[in-house]
Amino acid sequence: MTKEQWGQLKQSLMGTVGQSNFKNWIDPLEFDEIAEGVATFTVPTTFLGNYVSRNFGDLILHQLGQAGHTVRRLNFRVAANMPTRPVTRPHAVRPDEVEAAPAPRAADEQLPNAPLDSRFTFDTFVVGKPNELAHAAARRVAEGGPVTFNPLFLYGGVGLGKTHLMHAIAWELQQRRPDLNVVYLSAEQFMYRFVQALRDRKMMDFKQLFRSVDVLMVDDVQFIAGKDSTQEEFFHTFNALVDQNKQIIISADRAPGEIKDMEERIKSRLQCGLVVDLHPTDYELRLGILQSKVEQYRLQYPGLKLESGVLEFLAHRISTNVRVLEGALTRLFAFASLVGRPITMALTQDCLADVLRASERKITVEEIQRKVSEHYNIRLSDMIGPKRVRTFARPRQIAMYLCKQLTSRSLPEIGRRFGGRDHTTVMHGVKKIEELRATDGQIAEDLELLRRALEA
Ligand SMILES: Nc1ncnc2c1ncn2[C@@H]1O[C@H](COP(=O)(O)OP(=O)(O)OP(=O)(O)O)[C@@H](O)[C@H]1O
Repeated sequence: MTKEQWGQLKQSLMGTVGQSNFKNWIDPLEFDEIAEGVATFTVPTTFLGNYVSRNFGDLILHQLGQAGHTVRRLNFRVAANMPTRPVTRPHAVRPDEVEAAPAPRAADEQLPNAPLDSRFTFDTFVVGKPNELAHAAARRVAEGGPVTFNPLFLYGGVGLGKTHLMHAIAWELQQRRPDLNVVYLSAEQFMYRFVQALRDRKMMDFKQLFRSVDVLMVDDVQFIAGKDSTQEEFFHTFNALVDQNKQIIISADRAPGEIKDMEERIKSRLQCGLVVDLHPTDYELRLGILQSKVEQYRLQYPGLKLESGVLEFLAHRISTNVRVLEGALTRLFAFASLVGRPITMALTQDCLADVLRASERKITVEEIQRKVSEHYNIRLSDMIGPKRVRTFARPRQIAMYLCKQLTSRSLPEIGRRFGGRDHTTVMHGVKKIEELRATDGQIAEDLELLRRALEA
């Protein structure tokens, strides 16, 4: 297709998408080429490419097909030498800014640029039992309606989707409420900006900037624990925004109350909205994520065959975190396509031998009993023995709970290893700890610490 032909095709798109959409989104696309079924366009910003792909991708593909071009996929690349609008703000690139960028305000230039990952949207986030509450809360905030819970505090272990959800909220808000000033940054970047402002004696500008946002999203807030002056400033920013009824969304690797070296008043402020956690993935969620990734890979590697059972095998064997799971699948597809072989179970075991070995380490009942008794400073014999005083009974129940969670042992088997107890005793213990985990911060923290130590 020539550039002229694209020009004509573009005009016909105007009729379908309307003038305003055309001006903002379609007109800035510069056609480069069609090669091997991929139509490539140069775009001024990643955001624009991402937006067009999500909202007009199918339409463009359809029109190209109608015009006789066989195109499977669209590719948008940002050319370095293209006259591009300086993306000075990490927050909403408003549709009206794309076409004619207003000169950035001096203050805006100071804001840290935390780009959003175009893959991290609600569309690509797979919902399962472990993350459904976090997802629902994120969705609610992303609607941009009246602020109902402030802040929204998302927490969970490594690679469970906190950043993904934060970015998804930001993307969604950009679309639904382009009028809002949405700022997303990591706590580290917040600190960096703060220190820079102090150094340059520009604290007033800093304060003004952060108090002028409508939605503030701070990722990995545990980073500022122990950094007193940054915490202080964060606290003031936080309060100022809450007072103005501006939405705040925070993420961390643990619950607010469990962040060590964080001032009590901040912890308590962080808990006064909605606190939701992303639980470790379960088999169904892992399988769902793999299936959704495979759909994306099918476009990238058309014709690559995937033997049934492979995804189930991976979901079962790789339970560390989603990042590792994704990495394994990426490697598998790349490898299979390079060697030109279908993805069979044998190829999977061969290609992912190291990842599978790493996740192979089975946690044993004995290890759990040992770790838990060390943690609570009781003797192993008391953990397994008959004494029913709370000092021994609670750690025993915790160990039973962890055995149920982290090993594949059945309840009767676990009972046998705990001094020949009945399976109903184990069941009662597991249930008790499940209840306490939700209501007792200390127990929840202990469980998390123990789990990490055992899985390390
Ligand atoms: N439910 C999910 N659906 C689809 N992808 C997911 C899901 N959960 C996590 N991921 C993917 O897993 C990877 C890690 O997620 P993310 O970076 O959001 O984790 P995190 O919780 O912020 O981790 P960290 O504590 O390391 O910052 C990302 O590529 C993300 O897209």
